[in-house]
Order: sequence, then C-alpha cells, then structure tokens
Amino acid sequence: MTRDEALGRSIAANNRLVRKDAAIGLRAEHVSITTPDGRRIVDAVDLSVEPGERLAIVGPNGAGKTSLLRLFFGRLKPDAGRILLGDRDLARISLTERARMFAVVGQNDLPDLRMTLADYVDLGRIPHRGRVSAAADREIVERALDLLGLGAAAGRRLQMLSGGERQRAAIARALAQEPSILILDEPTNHLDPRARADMLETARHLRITVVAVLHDLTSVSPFADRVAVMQGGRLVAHDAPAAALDPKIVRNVFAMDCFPFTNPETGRSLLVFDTPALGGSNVARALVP
Ligand SMILES: Nc1ncnc2c1ncn2[C@@H]1O[C@H](COP(=O)(O)OP(=O)(O)OP(=O)(O)O)[C@@H](O)[C@H]1O
Repeated sequence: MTRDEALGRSIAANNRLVRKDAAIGLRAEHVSITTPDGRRIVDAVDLSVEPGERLAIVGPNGAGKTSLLRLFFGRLKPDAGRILLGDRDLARISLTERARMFAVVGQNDLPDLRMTLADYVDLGRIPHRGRVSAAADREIVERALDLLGLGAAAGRRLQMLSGGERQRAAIARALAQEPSILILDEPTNHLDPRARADMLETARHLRITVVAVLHDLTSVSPFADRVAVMQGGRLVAHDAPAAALDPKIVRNVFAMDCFPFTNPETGRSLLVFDTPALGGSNVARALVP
C-alpha cells in the first residue's frame, strides 16, 4: 500500500470528520471591493468552486487573494456582486449556520498558547455544542488529532509545540468543526517540505470543498483541481493547474519561468519554477555590475 493510499484509508476510517452534506459549492458573482481611497482590491471577479473541488488561489503579493478568500466565507462583504453558497446568497445565511459550514485556518491564528492542544482543537466543536453528546465531541477531537498525527501530544500546551505542529493543530481544530468548506490562507507557512506535502495531501483526501491561498507554486499542481490566478484584484486565469499556470501566464504574472515536468515513477505532472535568466529583474540588474 502506498503512503497516499494509507492516508486515504485513515481519512476514510475517520470520516466522522466529513459531513454528509459536505458537497457544497461556492460562487462569486461579479464581486468587487473598493477601499475608501478608491482602490479596487477585488475587481469584478466571477469564480465558481464546484462541490468537493479543491481550488488554489495564487498571485503575487497584494494581488487580492486574501480579500477574495475573505469574501468567500463572509468575513468581508462585497461592495458589488454576491457570493452564493450552493444556491443560497451568503448574505442571507446566519452567522451560526456559517460557523458550522466554514472552517477557516488563517495566517495568524495564534490562540492563547497556554491552552492544551486537546482544548484548542475542541474549540472547533463550539458551533456544534449541544447538538451531539459530550462523548461524541471528545471522540471527534481525538480523531482530528490522530488524523494530523498529533494524538500523542494532546495534553501538551501549545507553547511547547513547534511552528509546524501548531499549524497542524490549526488544521485539526478546523477539521474537528466538521466543515462543509475548508478555507485555508497560506496553510503551509512554517512547514518543512515533507510536512507541507503531508498537509496538502490530507486536504486532498477530505472530499470536502477546499479553497486555499497558496504562495508556494510547486505545491499547487499536486493539491488543486483548479487554480485561480489573481493579479491587481482581477482574475486572470481559472483552469486546471497546468493550464492556469501556463508558462506565458506565469511569466506575465509572477515574472518567473515555468517548466512542466512529469514524474517518471508516478506519471504525476508537476510544475517546476525558476527565475528568468539574469537581467530579467530589476534586482538582478542592480546586483550585476
Ligand atoms: N482593509 C483594507 N483597507 C485598505 N486596503 C487593503 C485592506 N485590505 C487589503 N488591502 C490592500 O488590498 C490589496 C490586496 O490585499 P490582499 O491581502 O487581499 O492581497 P494578497 O494577494 O493576499 O497579498 P499577500 O500575498 O501579500 O498576502 C493590497 O494592496 C492591500 O494593501
């Protein structure tokens, strides 16, 4: 059994973490956000995420990725356009219901570091409190911890965990919420390459809708079904990874070279990125006499 299959089986065995009504899609219809000084940080974006799909949002710094992500789960309201959750307008869905549907792992989710890991992951149960027995809540927390390989650390305080372990704890907390939609803002920050691959692989097996802002472009194609490329608040591509991260688009948007590559052992297609030849960037020009 490959590692990938083993993970799939472990997640299937822990499938209490995946809601039966998990297959919900999201749609942004012509959404915009304009700042008080008149800047369009999200500009007339139309974008759909199919039920159970994993969408990666990529783009350079300041492109509007986090703002678009926040529109998707209602943290920000659009000035124009609307967000649909399934066929319902998100603006008409109560905060309580949203809290049960969306689990969000943000960039700076620093809780009180004196909490134990188990208590922290139990926070994910708050939207469901009273709907199932306390024993069922505990079991779900344990499953979420086991799934992220943190079972043995359940009694440790967060301050005793490494950055990578805290990041996994945040994902465990999100999964304990049994969300329909998982929202990840740069989830692989602080993770070493193996932990990063594991985390994205875990998200890949969940069979729920996942929307993730990713900075590391090499993580995108193993993880995502589709990719939204943002630049200057606009959506400039929305397609399967190889098409959305086409070399021309990558060069225009990121000033990087992109080379498609197939892993000869697995047949999996991967994208390799490089900076353009010296002289292609202002920094390089400044450094080379
Ligand atoms: N509340 C706000 N008020 C004014 N400007 C904002 C606000 N939030 C974000 N911005 C600006 O909007 C633009 C897009 O920000 P956003 O955080 O969505 O980009 P991003 O693509 O996620 O960037 P990064 O990769 O650096 O995290 C930036 O220029 C940012 O400074």
